[in-house]
Amino acid sequence: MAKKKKSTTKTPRKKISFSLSKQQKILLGSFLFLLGLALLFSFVSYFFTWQADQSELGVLAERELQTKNWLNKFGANVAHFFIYDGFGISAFIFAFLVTLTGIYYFFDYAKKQLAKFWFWGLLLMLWISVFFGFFGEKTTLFSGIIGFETNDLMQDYLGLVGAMLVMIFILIVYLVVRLKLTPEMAIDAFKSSKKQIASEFVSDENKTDHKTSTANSEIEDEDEENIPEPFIEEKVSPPPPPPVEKIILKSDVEGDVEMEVEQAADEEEIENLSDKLVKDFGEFDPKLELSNYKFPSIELLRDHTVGAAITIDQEELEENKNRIVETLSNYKIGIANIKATVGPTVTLYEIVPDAGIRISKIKNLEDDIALSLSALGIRIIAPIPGRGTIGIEVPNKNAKIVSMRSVIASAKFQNAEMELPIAFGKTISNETFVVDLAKMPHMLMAGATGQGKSVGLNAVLTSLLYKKHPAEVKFVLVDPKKVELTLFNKIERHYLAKLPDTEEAIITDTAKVINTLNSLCIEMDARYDLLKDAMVRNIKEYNTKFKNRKLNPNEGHRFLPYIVLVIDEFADLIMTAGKEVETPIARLAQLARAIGIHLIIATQRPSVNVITGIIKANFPARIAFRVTSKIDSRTILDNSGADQLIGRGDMLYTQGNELTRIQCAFVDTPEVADITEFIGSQKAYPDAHLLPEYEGEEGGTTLDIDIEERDKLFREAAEVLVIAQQGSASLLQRKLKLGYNRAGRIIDQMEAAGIVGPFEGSKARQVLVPTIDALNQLLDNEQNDN
Ligand SMILES: Nc1ncnc2c1ncn2[C@@H]1O[C@H](COP(=O)(O)OP(=O)(O)OP(=O)(O)O)[C@@H](O)[C@H]1O
Repeated sequence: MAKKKKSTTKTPRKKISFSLSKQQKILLGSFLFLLGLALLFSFVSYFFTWQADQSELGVLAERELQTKNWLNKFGANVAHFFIYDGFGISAFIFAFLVTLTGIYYFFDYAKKQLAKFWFWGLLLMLWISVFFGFFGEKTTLFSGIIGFETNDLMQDYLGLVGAMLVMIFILIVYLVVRLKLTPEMAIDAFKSSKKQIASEFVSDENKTDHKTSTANSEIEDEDEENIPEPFIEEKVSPPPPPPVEKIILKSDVEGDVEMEVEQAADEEEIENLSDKLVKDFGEFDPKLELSNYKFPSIELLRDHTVGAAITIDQEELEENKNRIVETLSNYKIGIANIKATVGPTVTLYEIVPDAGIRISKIKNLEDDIALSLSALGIRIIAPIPGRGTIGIEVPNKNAKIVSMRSVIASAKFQNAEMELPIAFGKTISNETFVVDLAKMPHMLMAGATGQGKSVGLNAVLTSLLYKKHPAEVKFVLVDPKKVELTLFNKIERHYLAKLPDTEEAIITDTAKVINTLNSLCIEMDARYDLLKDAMVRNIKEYNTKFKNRKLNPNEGHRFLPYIVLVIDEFADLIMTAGKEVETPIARLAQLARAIGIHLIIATQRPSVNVITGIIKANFPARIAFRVTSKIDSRTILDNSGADQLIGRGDMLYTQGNELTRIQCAFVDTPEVADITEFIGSQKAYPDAHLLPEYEGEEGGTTLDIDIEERDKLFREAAEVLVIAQQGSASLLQRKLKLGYNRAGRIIDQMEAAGIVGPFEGSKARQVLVPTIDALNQLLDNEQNDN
């Protein structure tokens, strides 16, 4: 048993690897390259100067002594060591290998190919030097002493013929394994040259055959000779037609006609060039730059549960059951069966009513049942979808906190094969609730103040931080309240995205939000172009293709991280910037799902002028914490229920029709601080992920209209219109006793401030600010921003 457990729990494995920094690689690369060149120069010069220098060899200590070698005493001795004492002329291969290694380190190419070069290079070096050994002692300069002696040794044991056969065998090994030559290719090459000669006399009838063989050998040549670019485009040249085998049938019968039978051989499979690149260099690894990045450990999260497991209070259960049965019987509803599921905050009583009882009847009694159970937060689900029973959710007397730690540690989250997994918390049946943000694809979150929205957002961000490498996901954080998301500043250069030339990655002022949203739209369009070019449908396929080196970065292709846009207080934004934020958000929400931009929008006030129809239509995933009214619940969920939640992270989640009640996982601010601190202290990218540049078209938004130039009665006038919820100039004229022109000017200033909507012909303008409080907040924010 114990063994089994071990295999299921994932323990982070420590990789011990020797890795050089980029700088070290460049230094090592240049050193080796120059050393290789020095060897080459010494070797070349050795062939001209060796006789002259012979007497000075080994005399390194005498400084005055001069040798003829271009690299003086060093060159003479090293070359003598490698050429005369070593491998003869083939020592050049060694110098070449050192130079090549330098180049590989300098440009940081994958080293897999290099190992092959060394193995085969050294083998070839030895072979050549032994080969020259056949020509006797006089050629020691060509064979080197090692080559000569090895050859001598072989001949002593195998004789001349035996030694030659061994050498031929090694040559064959080299040709077949290294150069991938096959007998067919040799025959083809032979045939084609024969045909070429023949074609000078006869008409060139078998051109196809010839082409095939040359095409084949060309491809092989290309494979071996060129060190390919790490990426290629997938424009592989069309495969050559299969070679055709011809059999000519002759008959013995005189006068019979000759018949030619053509039999197509099996089509030869040519290795795709991109496959070869992957084989040589490995798949592209987006995480390479931060390859030593360590994910935060579970220890950074705390256990908030007071008593470890959920304790079932039998008395409480019995009491609630009796009250439910009693209440229902008062309304003449009999119960056939009742079952309780105890969750962290609520207990679900599933009721099977007696036959013939209408479900709507129970639904209508919701308030009465709640009253008789005298508890807040009764939610009646009639019927429970897919089960045919009626559910009554009753809050537990002692609610249990669900710690973020427990949901992050759960197997369900750890093993989640999702693109952007989010562990929200636990369902009523105590199951960890994990969803994929990439599938949602955007999320709307609402809840009255203090009900757990900020904790919810932190849970979302924490989940992603525990599962995704900085190369895979980037956050764009909008936080008008300037407090909630500040902690994430520490991970700016790991996980955040921002506009170029901005100091802070976390956006707090409205004008910047507008620029960022438009910039995201530009990024979205650019990503769509990349997808189109790569002929794929979504970011996942695109990145897979990119990793397989099928997309060329020289043509603008790049690994695309997911981008998650989080807006903490959306109502604030809509009130100050109206259409200017609504339009790009709606555009992003409609189109961005395929290219990996996902939106999470949170708001305190889910009223219809904040969550407009167009936004709502594009946010299928909705989360409601406790809200104050049924209307708010309807706005966010299209259903009542959120008004009956009990707060403190009790939430309803929907991604379509079904509502799921979840206790949101609790992650405290110090925990988030620890996690961001842990990540922030590690090696980071040089800067935050930069979004495309965007400048407001008119050199600024309408918000930039000078506040000083406003009419003295601006605030008063705004209050009049907000109270009346009617944007008309004549109302101002009457209430404030203004002239027509002045009232008109004030209205224009209000439009610029986002208090009223644009001119709509005969209709009064729409008032975008719902209450006086909101107006005050808006105007104060403006004052602060200036
Ligand atoms: N999942 C949870 N489990 C337990 N307690 C929670 C949970 N979520 C929130 N709380 C409690 O509720 C308090 C307020 O939560 P939070 O700050 O998230 O509210 P909010 O909706 O963001 O409020 P505001 O909109 O004013 O910022 C927390 O300090 C915490 O004590």
